[in-house]
Amino acid sequence: MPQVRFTRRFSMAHRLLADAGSRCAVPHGHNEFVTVTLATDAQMDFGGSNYVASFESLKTRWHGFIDGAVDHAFQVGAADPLLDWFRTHEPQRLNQIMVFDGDPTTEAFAIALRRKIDAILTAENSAYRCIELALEETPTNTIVVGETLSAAERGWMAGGWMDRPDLTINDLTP
Ligand SMILES: Nc1nc2c(c(=O)[nH]1)N=C([C@H](O)[C@H](O)COP(=O)(O)OP(=O)(O)OP(=O)(O)O)CN2
Repeated sequence: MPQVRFTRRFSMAHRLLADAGSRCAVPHGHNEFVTVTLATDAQMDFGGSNYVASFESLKTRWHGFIDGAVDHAFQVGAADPLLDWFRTHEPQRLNQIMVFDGDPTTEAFAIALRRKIDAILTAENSAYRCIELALEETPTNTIVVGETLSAAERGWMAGGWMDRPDLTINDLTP
């Protein structure tokens, strides 16, 4: 059965603090693209619909997450003092703050997105599974997550926002 591949574009901002001397310690933004490749063991309905699932049924919830939660989110590490700044001064914007344990690198973000689409496909009882997720941070930097996540990649922040099939992007309490 042919694989299906979808791409979505969004804007984001982040800053990386582990390397204090890096220019990436200042908040900055990127216009990024996320591409997911989906595979299935099911057979298409030859002579009928000629597909296993419509594009719409496969991508509506996923793209709803990208458009409704990822686009224009600010990504921070849980220890970043800017998180407390938002908590204190602009709590109404916390739903646009994506929080990571550690720096919000493109690698961390790609693993988080992969776990989110896995959660969505599982919740939908989809016949498809994600076999690759590519996250283009800039035209010259792309992170690719393959078919199988390691135990460490699944265990990091386990049970948190990235494992829920919803629009959440942090685990902050109101
Ligand atoms: N391993 C990682 N390293 C860096 C990340 C990351 O997510 N993972 N991110 C950054 C910054 O976001 C930075 O904005 C991108 O860095 P850079 O490669 O310097 O971007 P350029 O557009 O300037 O790339 P060139 O192709 O070299 O012009 C830094 N590091």
